[in-house]
Amino acid sequence: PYLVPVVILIVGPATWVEKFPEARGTRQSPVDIVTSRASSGGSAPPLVWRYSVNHPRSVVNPGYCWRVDENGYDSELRGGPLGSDVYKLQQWHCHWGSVNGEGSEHTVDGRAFSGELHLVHWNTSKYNSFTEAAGQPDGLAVLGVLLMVGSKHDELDKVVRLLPYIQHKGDKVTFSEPLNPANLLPKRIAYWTYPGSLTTPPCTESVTWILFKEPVQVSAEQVRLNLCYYVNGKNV
Ligand SMILES: COc1ccc(/C(C)=C/C(=O)O)cc1
Ligand SMILES: [Zn+2]
Repeated sequence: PYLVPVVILIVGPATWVEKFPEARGTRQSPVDIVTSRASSGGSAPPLVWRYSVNHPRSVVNPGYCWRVDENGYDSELRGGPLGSDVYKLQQWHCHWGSVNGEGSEHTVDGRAFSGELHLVHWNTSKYNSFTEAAGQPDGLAVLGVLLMVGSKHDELDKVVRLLPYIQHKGDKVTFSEPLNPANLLPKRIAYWTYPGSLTTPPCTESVTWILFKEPVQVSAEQVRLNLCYYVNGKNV
């Protein structure tokens, strides 16, 4: 009998612990939200946000999704689980799957969604830079928006239509079309919150997660465009 060499290449989350020890921690994200075990928010103050609209933004292909950098323009996120600290939007990015109906990072009662938007904010009350804050347990606050297939999302389309220009890792395109990140959020702002981590390396346990309960609709074509440029962009 012939001995056939079998090489099993293991990449992805299972290998992250080797290079990123934080991935071995006790507050790792993403998680499955078990709704029956979620406690009510009690008397938390309202979560409030304000974003600048008319400033140039850049869309970047970092190699595993697309990311919009806010380029330091002013914004604020405060209240809810964030105590008295004020956070500032640094960037927002999207996670998509290779199959429709999969691809979100978080799941709800075991159900995955077609994608998940992350708006990444850092604590400007306590830290001097995003990089510094990203290493602190109360350094980051990420608004998570679950995406499901339905009607076209006009605000998100301002980015999706640019994806053909950033098909490969490292590609970047700058746009000045007015865009309000608040329009990416669901109408109902009920949310789950828990202390967690970055969901990609370095998996640092520095994130207060705020995941909105109501999914936001994107069109099947918008999912396809993400998948198309996601796959052709050699992001997989
Ligand atoms: C300082 O290095 C960083 C690397 C990644 C990230 C994020 C925001 C990862 C993620 O979205 O999972 C932040 C900082
Ligand atoms: Zn993310």
